[in-house]
Amino acid sequence: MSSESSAPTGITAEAGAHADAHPLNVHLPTDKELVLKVIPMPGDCNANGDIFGGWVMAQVDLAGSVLPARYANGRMATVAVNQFVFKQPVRVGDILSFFSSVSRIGTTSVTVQVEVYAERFRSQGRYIKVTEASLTYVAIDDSGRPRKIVRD
Ligand SMILES: CCCCCCCCCCCCCCCC(=O)SCCNC(=O)CCNC(=O)[C@H](O)C(C)(C)COP(=O)(O)OP(=O)(O)OC[C@H]1O[C@@H](n2cnc3c(N)ncnc32)[C@H](O)[C@@H]1OP(=O)(O)O
Repeated sequence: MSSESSAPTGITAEAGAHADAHPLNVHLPTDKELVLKVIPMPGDCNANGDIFGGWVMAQVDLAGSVLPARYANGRMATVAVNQFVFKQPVRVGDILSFFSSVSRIGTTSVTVQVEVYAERFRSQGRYIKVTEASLTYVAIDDSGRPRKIVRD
């Protein structure tokens, strides 16, 4: 992740101004695209009162599908979650920003890296990296079989 960041389109540059105020505060990535923003609600909590990891995984699966969809041109399926790290808990009301980049384009598959940053509800403009993951998506035909990706 770049430590010298100007914020991507749609994201305030305030992160940079506050990034050193707390050891957990970080700059947003400049080498990834913002693909999803969402706010978890109380119904998404686990028994500890933090956001359930499975809910986060579902959002990451959706966010991760955005860039591969540009290559798949049709149906696709997640074939693998290669890596998934919950670095910090997610809380109710966090404003979550999902950033993604393509790391590999194969014959039928596209692999992406996804990073999730939280703005605590009362500390907007200060970002904490809460999750990072790598997922692989496969373009599939009408029968659910892998289909070749057409590259420009
Ligand atoms: C009109 C248009 C509508 C569009 C609509 C849009 C909807 C917009 C929302 C989209 C939202 C999507 C995001 C939610 C997506 C799900 O929730 S999908 C549900 C969960 N996933 C599944 O149920 C998939 C179940 N698995 C399968 O059906 C089969 O394994 C698959 C995926 C068809 C692959 O079949 P396969 O015979 O295993 O394929 P195989 O030839 O061995 O490998 C295919 C590719 O996968 C790679 N691969 C296989 N295993 C692995 C592994 N373990 N690790 C890494 N890579 C692997 C291979 O390397 C290969 O890549 P390439 O080298 O060809 O690039």
